[in-house]
Amino acid sequence: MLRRFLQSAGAQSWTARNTLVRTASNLPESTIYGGPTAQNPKRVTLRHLGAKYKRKEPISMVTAYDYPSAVHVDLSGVDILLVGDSVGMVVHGHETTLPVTLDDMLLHCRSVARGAQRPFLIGDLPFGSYERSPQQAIESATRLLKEGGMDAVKLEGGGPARVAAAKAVTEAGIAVMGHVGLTPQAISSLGGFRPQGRTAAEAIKVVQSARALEDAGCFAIVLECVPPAVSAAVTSAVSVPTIGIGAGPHCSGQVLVYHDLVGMMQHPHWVQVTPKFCKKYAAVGTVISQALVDFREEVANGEFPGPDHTPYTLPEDDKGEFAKLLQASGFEDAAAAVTSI
Ligand SMILES: Nc1nc(=O)c2c([nH]1)NC[C@@H]1CN(c3ccc(C(=O)N[C@@H](CCC(=O)O)C(=O)O)cc3)CN21
Ligand SMILES: CC(C)C(=O)C(=O)O
Ligand SMILES: [Mg+2]
Repeated sequence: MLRRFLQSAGAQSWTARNTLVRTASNLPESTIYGGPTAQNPKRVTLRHLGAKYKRKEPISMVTAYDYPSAVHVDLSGVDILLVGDSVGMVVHGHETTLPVTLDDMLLHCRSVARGAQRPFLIGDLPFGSYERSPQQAIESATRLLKEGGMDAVKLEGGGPARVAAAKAVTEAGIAVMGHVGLTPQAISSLGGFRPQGRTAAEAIKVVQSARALEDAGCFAIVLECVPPAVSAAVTSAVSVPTIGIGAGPHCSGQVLVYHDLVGMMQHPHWVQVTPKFCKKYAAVGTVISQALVDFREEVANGEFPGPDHTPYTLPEDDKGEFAKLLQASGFEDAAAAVTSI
């Protein structure tokens, strides 16, 4: 596997790397996951996820799109890292996920794969990369593993064509996560980011789609924006883990978008985009904004950089020599500037 090769080329143990990251970033011990044990693997695989599901332990999943966020997710001990096509909205500023291309996804997947060694890595197949035919789905999924360093792929929808795509990709030897309920790539036909399964007739369709995806070989299924009664029914009706987002507590696991959960965006535009089911576990956006304002003010008033952030020196002898050379070259003011400090 590409990731395994890259890791052995890196020749660093998990503990060594963990210590290195913690030391380099001044992270307190409490923010770091405890490290590998029997039930706490060095690297999460499908087998670990299946075992967790059998033990009825909730599975955690978070998105990440770049190297630094991937490192943080890795250190947190979260089971699954999803490189979501939500990247188009949270990172690229689009209104929907539709503009995201397979090449966009590959760039983000590669960055994430460099930063996250521990979680199981899933890449979203973006809009337009798998709908045309099962062959297209296999080709796109293959690229996410081969070039993007992912462990598995996710695709949206539970209609016959999507089920056929999921089956073809699974049969090509690639693990597939399904995704039903609100499928954001279908915004054109759904008419908005609307919750799904809100009538009995709609709710039974969600269950049937999930069952069809399970039959097609999906190893897990995302349930997005459905009432808790619907996710409870799906979770009971299928024998693979369900991962909920805006789907209440009766799922086998939960997923949130990284930027939502860390409270990254405090800008008014973002407040509209952050769905109401998101819980903010921090207010990172406020911290970032304050840091930037502090920097601007310190540059404006000359406080930055002080001696602590001015590390490079010219030996006194060279300083004198430098001033002389400047003078000899006709730079009198520059020579005075050198001798004045
Ligand atoms: N930042 C972010 N977080 C997400 O969870 C997320 C994304 N972006 N982008 C991709 C999809 C889109 N998601 C969304 C986006 C908006 C709503 C939302 O606001 N829904 C409203 C109804 C809006 C309508 O009717 O048009 C709601 O009341 O639930 C829900 C899910 C979930 N995903
Ligand atoms: C919200 C999750 C499930 C997703 O598909 C994404 O982040 O793109
Ligand atoms: Mg997605």
